[in-house]
Amino acid sequence: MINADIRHLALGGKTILGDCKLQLSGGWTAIVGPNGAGKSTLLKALAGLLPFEGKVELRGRELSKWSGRERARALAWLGQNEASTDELLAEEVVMLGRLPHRAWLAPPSAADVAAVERAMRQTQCWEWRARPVNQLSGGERQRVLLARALATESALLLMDEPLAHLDPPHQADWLTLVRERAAAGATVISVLHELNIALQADRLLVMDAGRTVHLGSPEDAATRDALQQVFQHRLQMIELNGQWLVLPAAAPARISNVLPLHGRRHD
Ligand SMILES: Nc1ncnc2c1ncn2[C@@H]1O[C@H](COP(=O)(O)OP(=O)(O)OP(=O)(O)O)[C@@H](O)[C@H]1O
Repeated sequence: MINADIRHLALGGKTILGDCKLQLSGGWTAIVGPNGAGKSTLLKALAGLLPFEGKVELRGRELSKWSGRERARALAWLGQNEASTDELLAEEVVMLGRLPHRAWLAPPSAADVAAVERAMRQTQCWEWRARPVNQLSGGERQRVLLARALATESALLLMDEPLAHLDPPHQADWLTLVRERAAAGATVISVLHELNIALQADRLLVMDAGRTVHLGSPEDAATRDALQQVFQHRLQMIELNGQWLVLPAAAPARISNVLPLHGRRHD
C-alpha cells in the first residue's frame, strides 16, 4: 500500500536522507535507529510533508499526484511537539481529524461525531473533551492527539514518537489499538525510541545515517544483528518467554540473574 524510494532529501542545504527504500502493505512497522538517523524526516517524507528526490506511492499512485484532501483522508498523522492546536478544546482537536471527510464549512455529521467519540473513548480522553488542550498534562495531550489520528479512520497511520509522555498502562493500550488497526487491515508506521515496544512490531525498519539499512521481523536474527550494528553493539538483547527485550549494554546485566533457564541472549 505504501512504496517509497527516496534518493535524496536535504534540509538547510544538508543531505539528511539518501537511499531510503521501503514497501509495506498492512501490519505495524516500527522505524528505529540512533539519534539523528533520519527517522522523523523519513516519516515526514512518507506523509508528503517534505520535498525530496524520488517517489512515494500510496496504493500504486504517486503521493504528489493526490490532492490535499485525498491525502488527508488516506493517511493519519501524529507528529511530535504539535503546539498549533493548544487553544482548542480536546474534542475540537479530535474533530480536526474529521475535516477531510466534511464538505467545505459543513457542520459535523452524525458519523463525524460518532467517530470522534469512539476515538476519544479508545484513548480514554472522552472525560476531558471540554477542556482546553493547553491545560492537559503531556500524556493527556498525547492521548487527545492520538484520538485525532484515529478519528481520521485512515488505512495508513503515520506516528512519530506516539508513546511520548504515556505511562506504561497507556503504552499497553496504544499497543492494543495498533494491533486492532493492523488486524482490521490498516498499515501502521511509527517512529519509536522504546526498543522494547518496537520489538513487538510485525517489522522493524532499521535506519542509520539517513539510510534504511534493514527491514525485517524482530524474530529474525538478521534484524537483531542490524539493531546491534546501528547501536554500535551497545545493546543487550535477551529473549524472555518468547519476547525479545533490550537493555543498554552499559547497564548492569542484573536481569540475567532472574532469567529462567530457557532465556537466551543475543549480544
Ligand atoms: N530543519 C532542519 N534543518 C537542518 N537539519 C535538520 C533539520 N531537521 C532535522 N535536521 C537534521 O537531520 C538529521 C535527522 O533528523 P531526524 O529528526 O530525522 O532524526 P531522528 O532519527 O528522528 O532523530 P532522534 O532519534 O534524535 O529523534 C539530524 O542530524 C538533524 O539535525
